[in-house]
Amino acid sequence: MDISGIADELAEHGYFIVPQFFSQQKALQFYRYAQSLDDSQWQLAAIGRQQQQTINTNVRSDTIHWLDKQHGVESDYLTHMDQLRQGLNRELFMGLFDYEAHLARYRPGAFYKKHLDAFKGRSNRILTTVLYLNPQWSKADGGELVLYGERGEVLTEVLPTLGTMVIFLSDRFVHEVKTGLKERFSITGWFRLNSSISGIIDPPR
Ligand SMILES: O=C(O)CCC(=O)C(=O)O
Ligand SMILES: [Fe+2]
Repeated sequence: MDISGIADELAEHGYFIVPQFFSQQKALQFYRYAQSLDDSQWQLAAIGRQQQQTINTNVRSDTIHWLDKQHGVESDYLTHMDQLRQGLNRELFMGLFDYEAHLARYRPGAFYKKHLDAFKGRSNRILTTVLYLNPQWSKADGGELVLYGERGEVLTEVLPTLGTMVIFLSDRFVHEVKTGLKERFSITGWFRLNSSISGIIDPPR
């Protein structure tokens, strides 16, 4: 899928699912890397903003690992996403300034209840991206991402299969991760506006 195709879909619907964003080989490389991290490299994720950040495992029970430009495989992912960022800016004049991303690991039974990734005018997170990294995944395994529309209707349910990428406007779509039967890996990230321009500081990590 070319970037202008992604841009068109985003402009029209506000979300888009790209079944093979990365080659199988590249996606497998990210998967193997996620698997290679040991427990000390995964942390419980916080919810809420700034001073209100708390760990609440009733809302989400995944663990995360923030990506860093210093590391080869992580930097490779960030570089690809920076190309997407530049392409989207060219096509849609979105003024996306930077990108932050973390690996996420959902153990069997883990979930992330309905939430928004950003609140209108109160965050510089503009676009959410989620890349899934699971070579074997079927409907019976659960773990779907569900995106909801304005009236609470289900817009789409996405299985977290290797190489699938979902992109959506961070402040527009309530979404959740259903519990799954198997361990589920993904890379979630956010394209952001420049916080020094918008005057809003994003949550500290
Ligand atoms: O893994 C997913 O499908 C979505 C994760 C998510 O909603 C988040 O990390 O904010
Ligand atoms: Fe989310």
